[in-house]
Amino acid sequence: MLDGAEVAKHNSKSSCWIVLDSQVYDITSFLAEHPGGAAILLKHGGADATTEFNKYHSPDYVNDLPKRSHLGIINPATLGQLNAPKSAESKSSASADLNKIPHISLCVSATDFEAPAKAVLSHKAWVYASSSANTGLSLRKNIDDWSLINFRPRVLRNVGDVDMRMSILGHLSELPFYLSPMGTMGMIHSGAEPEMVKGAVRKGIHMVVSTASSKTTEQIMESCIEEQKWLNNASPTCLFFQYYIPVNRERAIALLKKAKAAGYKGIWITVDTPVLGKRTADRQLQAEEALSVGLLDVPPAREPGEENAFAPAFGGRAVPGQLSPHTTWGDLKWIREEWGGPIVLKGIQCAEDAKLALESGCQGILLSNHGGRQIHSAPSALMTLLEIRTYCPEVFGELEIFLDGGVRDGADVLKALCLGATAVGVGRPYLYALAAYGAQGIGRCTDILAEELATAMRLLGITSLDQARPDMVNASRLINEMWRPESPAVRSHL
Ligand code: HEM
Ligand SMILES: Cc1cc2nc3c(=O)[nH]c(=O)nc-3n(C[C@H](O)[C@H](O)[C@H](O)COP(=O)(O)O)c2cc1C
Repeated sequence: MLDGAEVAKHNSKSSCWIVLDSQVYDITSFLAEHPGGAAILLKHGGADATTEFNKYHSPDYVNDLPKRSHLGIINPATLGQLNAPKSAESKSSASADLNKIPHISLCVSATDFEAPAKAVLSHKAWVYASSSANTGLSLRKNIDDWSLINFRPRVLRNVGDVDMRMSILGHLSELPFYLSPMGTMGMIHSGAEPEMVKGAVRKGIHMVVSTASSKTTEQIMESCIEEQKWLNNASPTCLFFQYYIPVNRERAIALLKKAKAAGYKGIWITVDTPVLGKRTADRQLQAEEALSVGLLDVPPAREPGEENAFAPAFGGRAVPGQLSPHTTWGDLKWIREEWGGPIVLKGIQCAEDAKLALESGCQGILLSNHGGRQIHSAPSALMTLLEIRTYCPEVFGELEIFLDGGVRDGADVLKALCLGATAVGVGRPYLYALAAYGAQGIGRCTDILAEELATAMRLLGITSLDQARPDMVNASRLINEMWRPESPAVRSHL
């Protein structure tokens, strides 16, 4: 057993100890290895880092420290002798000044959650959530392209009752949209992913859970089962697992087995991240943090394309054991064999890859550019959808086609469905709603999108989603901008 006073002495680059869940660790040699940077660890030198750690990581991350790092247990009577974390950001939704945020009833559009979220989130969390790649072009395109499609409404139809239910990979959902996977919800709300799940279950919509979650795969599923029980199993919600393929094959297989054993209904393999996009705002913040603890000699980020140069959720530092840039279509074979259930490829961005996904035996594709966080000047998901309609329409009917990116209105969901999508993913609006209002925010955001969808259906002249058809929208402006093969010869290869 170690005394707090002894632990407190080790608070520098030359000797850095921290306390996590009453256990003391010597992390001196890990400082340079930590993908989140040395700065945050040094800020917690000689201190209890548990609260901060839980915001970012699931408890099993501790197992990645070398065994010899574990020094013993902290003497509980001496906890008061530990250092206070250096300028750790205390602002979180749990401690937020609730007077700063408007009453939830004042949020009437999905975009209304953004300002309250900014008010309650720490600067670091805000940057993490709102940032995008390079100069932000991909993110802007995601938002703007929805406005290039108009409806062609029909009138004088009986639209008294509308049915918005939709099946996703054979699982009924009350609505044709779901919660997109987003990592590290612990820094967004103290309830983290389980709080998000609670909101989803109450509304009967599905959720895709990120590999980079701050709770374990099992804890998140457990929270779903608990909430279901509380509602007498009346909610159709189920959880899917977003899969970042770890570089190490044993780890990769173990993760699939874990998700399967926990009861996830399908995997959504993220394929648009062979390396992390350039998250400009995160980079800026990392540099500021390093300077604030005197780390002027931070090593440069690894070169893109280098093995392990990938951080799933954050701003571009090397993460040992995460996705390899060497992953190929061939890897789908062993994944299919190990998983044995439905597979969706997340991050398809052109017609050729949609066709390959079909030929590779997948059940679905998600047209996505990662919320504008990966490649600079990406096509919006809508643009990719139009490309598929034009160049490989055979994919419709064979694969379930999902879209995400920039969906901020229930009517936009309907545009995608008219053009053949099965369902649509929503990311940041849910993140912001969670930050400011927890599970209640998730519920409110869902209600807002659902009401807008129902209204749009009625005004378009339909009462169920299977009546949504391509001729109900005018996509000519976007089609004008669509990629065209340079010659018919190229086209014949598509
Ligand atoms: C105990 C062993 C630890 C391990 C093995 C570890 C591992 C990692 C890994 C793999 C990442 C990359 C992103 C991800 O996979 O989520 C990361 C990022 C991060 N970690 Fe840790 N970590 C540890 C301890 C801590 C502690 C104690 C804190 C806070 C006090 C912390 C704060 C962070 C932050 C803030 C990031 C994101 C960094 C950024 O992009 O700015 N970690 N860590
Ligand atoms: C803060 C944040 C974290 C994300 N984390 C992940 C992740 O862990 N895995 C993943 O496949 N996609 C991740 N994404 C991408 C989302 O799943 C989704 O593609 C995107 O957010 C949709 O765009 P929208 O935010 O405009 O709705 C993340 C997006 C954000 C904003």
